[in-house]
Amino acid sequence: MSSEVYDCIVIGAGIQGSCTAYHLAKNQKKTLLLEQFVLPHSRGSSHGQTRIIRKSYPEDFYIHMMTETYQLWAQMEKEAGVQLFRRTGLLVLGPENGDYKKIKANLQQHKVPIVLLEKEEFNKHIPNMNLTPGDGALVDTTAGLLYADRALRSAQRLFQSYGGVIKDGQKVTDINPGSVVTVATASGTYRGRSVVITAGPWANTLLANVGLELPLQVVKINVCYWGEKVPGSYHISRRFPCFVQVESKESKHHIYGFPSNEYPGLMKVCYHAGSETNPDFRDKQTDKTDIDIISRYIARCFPALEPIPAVVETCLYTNTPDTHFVLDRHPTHSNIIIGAGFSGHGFKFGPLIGKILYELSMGQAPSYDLSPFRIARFQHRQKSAL
Ligand SMILES: Cc1cc2nc3c(=O)[nH]c(=O)nc-3n(C[C@H](O)[C@H](O)[C@H](O)COP(=O)(O)OP(=O)(O)OC[C@H]3O[C@@H](n4cnc5c(N)ncnc54)[C@H](O)[C@@H]3O)c2cc1C
Ligand SMILES: O=C(O)[C@@H]1CCCC=N1
Repeated sequence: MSSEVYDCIVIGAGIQGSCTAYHLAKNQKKTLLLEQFVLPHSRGSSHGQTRIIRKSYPEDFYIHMMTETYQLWAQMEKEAGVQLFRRTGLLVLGPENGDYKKIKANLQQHKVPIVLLEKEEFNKHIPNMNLTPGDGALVDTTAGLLYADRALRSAQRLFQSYGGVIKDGQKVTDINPGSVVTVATASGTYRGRSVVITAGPWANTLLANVGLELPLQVVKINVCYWGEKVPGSYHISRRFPCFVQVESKESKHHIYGFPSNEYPGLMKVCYHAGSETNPDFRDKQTDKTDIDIISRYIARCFPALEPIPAVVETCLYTNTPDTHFVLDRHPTHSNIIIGAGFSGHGFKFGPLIGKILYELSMGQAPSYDLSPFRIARFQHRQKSAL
């Protein structure tokens, strides 16, 4: 074991761990970022070309957090000298009385600039799309997409430029709590005054080493790309926005998509649910129920797309029962910090999550009220061995 003691060891180099490491190193903390796979990899939740960024949430606390998050992304873009955000607007659709109504009211209350689209003028603004009778439609004009792979790489590069150390291809196999925490991998043992666990779908595997089990469900998401019948019909250059259909005839879960841009002639449209999986054995699963749901939705609402996917990739969600994140200290080891359960919507918050986990790891008061994200909210279901 080396005699070196890090201020913090971050376990897991997805977007949350990489952004946490970035904040730590930027604040002159001696930091080690450990990753089980050789980087870059596509086995967790943070790979792929794009993610939606939006203030369109029914909850106040997410809208509130997004204000600073946009600023932090802009700051990271400036430091990295790379474009990470593209404003496309976000079209939000759904039955007038459901979650759509809550999102609309929340955006209006927080004075987020939106455009309400009446059905008569819908196709003037959004061509090649059928608005479902009874659905409301609005555009959150501040929203857009994040270039995810670039953002992840930028966070890691900036971390290194501030003096941080990344050791990839090193799976953490044991964590020994104490005032100095010991972290073991097959290649070495490392010591840190604090540890941040941001292990995505593997969170519970790691937490078992420190006597904790959270109610997390790992879900496999089929990332589907659909061919444009006329290439360019939904292209980003024609200002087609990102969209979220919050509920639909086909499903109570969101269906969401991006303007075509990533692969020529293909538009990415996904379903916000999937089947439960084991992150190490997900490749054997062949459940296509979700793809059938998107297919039916596309046939009905996107007449200029082929309703059979041309490309299907995979990605993982790690869901909590209430879909809110876990951002907290370990209940008995206060220098072990947990960032988990990002429930398929955590990427956009990356730099803010990183800042919050940095604050917790340094024993500082967090900048935000973390009560929605506390472990204690699961008390009745937690199988803690503490
Ligand atoms: C298809 C899809 C679409 C999405 N769309 C959006 C969107 O539009 N907007 C949005 O905001 N969010 C979106 N999300 C959610 C977002 O991408 C995730 O919330 C986020 O990437 C989670 O990041 P993470 O760092 O927690 O997890 P991960 O990226 O999985 O990172 C965890 C890392 O920990 C490593 N690790 C695990 N165990 C160990 C160990 N023992 N030792 C060392 N390393 C370990 C893993 O290898 C991995 O690299 C989407 C997710 C998916 C899958
Ligand atoms: O977080 C997001 O914006 C996307 C789209 C809605 C469902 C989940 N992820």
